Amino acid sequence: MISKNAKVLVVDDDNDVLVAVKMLLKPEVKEVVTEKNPERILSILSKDKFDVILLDMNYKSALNTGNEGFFWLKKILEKDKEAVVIMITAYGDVELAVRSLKEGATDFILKPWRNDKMLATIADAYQKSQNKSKKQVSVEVKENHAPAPKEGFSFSELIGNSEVMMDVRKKIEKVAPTDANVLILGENGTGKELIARALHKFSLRADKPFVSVDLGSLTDTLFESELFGHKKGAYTDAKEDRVGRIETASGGTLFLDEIGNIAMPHQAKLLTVLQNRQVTRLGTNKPVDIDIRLICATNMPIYEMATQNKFRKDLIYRVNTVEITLPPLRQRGDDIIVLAEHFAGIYAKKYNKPVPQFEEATIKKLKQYSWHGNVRELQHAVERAVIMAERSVLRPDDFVFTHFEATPEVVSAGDALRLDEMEKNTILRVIEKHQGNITKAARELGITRTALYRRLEKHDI
Ligand SMILES: Nc1ncnc2c1ncn2[C@@H]1O[C@H](COP(=O)(O)OP(=O)(O)OP(=O)(O)O)[C@@H](O)[C@H]1O
Repeated sequence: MISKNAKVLVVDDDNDVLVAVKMLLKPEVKEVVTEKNPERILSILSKDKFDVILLDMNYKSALNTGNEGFFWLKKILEKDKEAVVIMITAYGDVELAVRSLKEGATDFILKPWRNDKMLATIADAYQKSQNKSKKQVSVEVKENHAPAPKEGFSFSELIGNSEVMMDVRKKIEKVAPTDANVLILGENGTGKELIARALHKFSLRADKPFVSVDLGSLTDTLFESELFGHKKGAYTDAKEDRVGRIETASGGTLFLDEIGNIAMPHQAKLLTVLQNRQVTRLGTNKPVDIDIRLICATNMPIYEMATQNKFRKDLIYRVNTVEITLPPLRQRGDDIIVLAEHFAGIYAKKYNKPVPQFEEATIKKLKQYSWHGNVRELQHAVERAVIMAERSVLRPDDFVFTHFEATPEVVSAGDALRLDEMEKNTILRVIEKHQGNITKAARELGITRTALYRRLEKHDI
């Protein structure tokens, strides 16, 4: 249900689209105004107010820059920064649509659309417009406009109920069916590859190949032949023709892991391939067209690297249409326990043992530990505990950590001094990294801002 009070403006130069949307929306809303000519948007908006604006991305008649929708979105938001705009876009223009979300559009709809999905998206957008106007005018208007239920998203391998994981799931649901390039950021073992696979699994390319390349493990000499392929004899070790990984991924998804680790000259070559959407095998001069959805991941601070000219900015812009950041496990609260129980179930089955319980003290220990190896480290720790445990209740001693374990009860006075110093140095380093931004530093350290301020005071920083 949208709302019988809703007023919707639809702008598209395709008459068929206007007619179809009008027929669909008329019984659902108060008023639908359609407009073929985007040049008229601003004059329409100066006479009338709309709860939701549906805006096409491309207009045949206008200057063909490929992103007129983007231009008009800006104009609309300049006029009314609270305007709720849904972009209508063809499948191939998805990257632009996703970028428009960054620029302030509320949502987008892909052409051809499913009517139920279109109605649900408009209902959501209408709800947003009401929340925005409620914020502006403090008059309480009670209305029955519950958002329409959306299709459920289930990805049972992706465990975690923390707010961030919920957000990640929502993002996957939204972005997966598009062809938008995705950049996944996060420390080692936070689940970047798992997310990349989820994006592929829920994309329109799901039955095509998912090709994963660990760029960090490629030597300089292997980089090009592995990615671009080669012709027999192209260089000494090229004993036969080889299809590169990019070509193998054509039609499907290419996952480039550890993109932060590639050398500058290779960055330039990769950028050329991505820009031209063509790849040329070494030893040939015949470019081959490629059709890939690109997902990249890194644990490196590539934005910082770009400011130091260690990573190409233009390559970042090419790969980061949508960004998903996975926070470290230590910042995901109870997810640690949910994941530990999940892995305990898996390994109990694998090793033919009863599914173990976790003692309270064990839960406390797991939650306190820093998990620098993130989910991967937790997974291995639980596997080891399940194998080694003598009973079906896991006790703190069943978990032996390889990393430095900050358990205040067991440190001696000398250790405590060292700990203090390490804490101070870590805080200074992280604050410096974030150029004094306390919110960002606190987030990275896995503590609240207040807790960080307390520590600043304690260390006289
Ligand atoms: N949310 C999660 N739910 C269940 N399993 C997870 C989750 N996140 C990560 N894992 C598991 O943890 C392990 C590490 O995940 P993954 O390889 O995706 O991490 P990564 O960030 O790509 O690591 P790296 O940076 O080292 O390449 C995998 O076995 C993965 O299945």
